[in-house]
Amino acid sequence: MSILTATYQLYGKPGSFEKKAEGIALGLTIGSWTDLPLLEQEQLKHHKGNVVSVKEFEEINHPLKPELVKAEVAVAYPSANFSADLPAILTTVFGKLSLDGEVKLVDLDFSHDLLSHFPGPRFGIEEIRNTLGVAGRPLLMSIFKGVIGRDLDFLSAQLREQALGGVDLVKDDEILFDNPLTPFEKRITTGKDVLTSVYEETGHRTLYAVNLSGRTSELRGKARKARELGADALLFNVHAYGLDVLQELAEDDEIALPLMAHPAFSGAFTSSAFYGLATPLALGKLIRYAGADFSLFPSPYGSVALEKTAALALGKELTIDSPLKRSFPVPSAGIHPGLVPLLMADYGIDSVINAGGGVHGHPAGAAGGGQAFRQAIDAVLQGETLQAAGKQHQELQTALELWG
Ligand SMILES: CSCCC(=O)C(=O)COP(=O)(O)O
Ligand SMILES: [Mg+2]
Repeated sequence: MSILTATYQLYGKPGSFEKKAEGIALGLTIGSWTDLPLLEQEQLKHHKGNVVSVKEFEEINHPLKPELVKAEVAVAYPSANFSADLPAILTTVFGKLSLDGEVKLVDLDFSHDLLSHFPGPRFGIEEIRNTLGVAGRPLLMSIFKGVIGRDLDFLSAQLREQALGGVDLVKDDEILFDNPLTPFEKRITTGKDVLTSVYEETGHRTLYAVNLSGRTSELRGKARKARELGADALLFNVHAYGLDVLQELAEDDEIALPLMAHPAFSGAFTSSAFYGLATPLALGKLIRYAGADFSLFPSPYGSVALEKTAALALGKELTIDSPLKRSFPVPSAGIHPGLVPLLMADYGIDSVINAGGGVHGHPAGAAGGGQAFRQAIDAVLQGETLQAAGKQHQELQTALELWG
């Protein structure tokens, strides 16, 4: 029988956690707040959750209630209790419980059997590298900025500049939705024309991830149309829609496009130290299981920063050995060329360096901004300091003077 083990963080009085864990195991499976006299032994055996471990951290006190200590408890749930989909799984392990005081879902461990119901990325790191023809370095992505209220000519000019800077990918900003000035389908066809012409001029290939947006019922049709029109990839605000919607898109053979998961809205349920889901689970493991080829998240360094241990654990979830393909970690937000050595030290070459302001804010424009990033990446690969490389490359030098 396949099993799903959930690990929770709790605070409580020392010695109280066995009982709490047993309460969770029973309450989320066969139990209730009152005794159920008609429960049968057979039902108990096949459907009851079981406490797997209780770890009490005597030395870690609650920051506001020092009489309480931290604990992590693991509970195993029989898969007979739920269908093999994320809505059923999340409701089982953290449905009512998520509303019940200070409890945080830290991790989910899927048995091999259960994991086989999840697609993982359709392309993964290797196939995306093959499409781009890029090996041995992190990919570089830039983000359209200031496009709201502007027309397709503006979008085309901005895309061309970004591609000329040598970026591998350009994505829509997550706040650009379908609109009369730059409609979804036109963005795809116009973007394709621009990127084809830059490729013909320079031999450099850039892919464009268009924001798939709108009502949930429209998404499949729009994504299939995007493929027909020759889209390269889809950006998706997965946390506003739900993980299962991402999975549906990933599994659809008539879509079959790389999917880029944006972290928008996830802070609402990951940021608290006491509630919600742990970031590596929400933006790492589950995003990979549901089928994203790229997961964007705040790096530990930029304008919106994640705590470093969580940011590193997140990257690991996306790339650790598994029957599923690997997803690209995309540490983002406030990234400039001076941060490239830190990002490469943290995430290695199998990652994407992603910047909006750090590309467009360059005094030499987006083309200069992209080049500065590429020069920083090359410097790190050659074991050079950015300062030394800046002496050889004006674009990098300018970026370092501006942002450090
Ligand atoms: C964690 S946000 C993901 C990246 C993103 O969408 C963005 O707009 C970042 O822009 P920036 O100018 O901060 O690079
Ligand atoms: Mg953005």
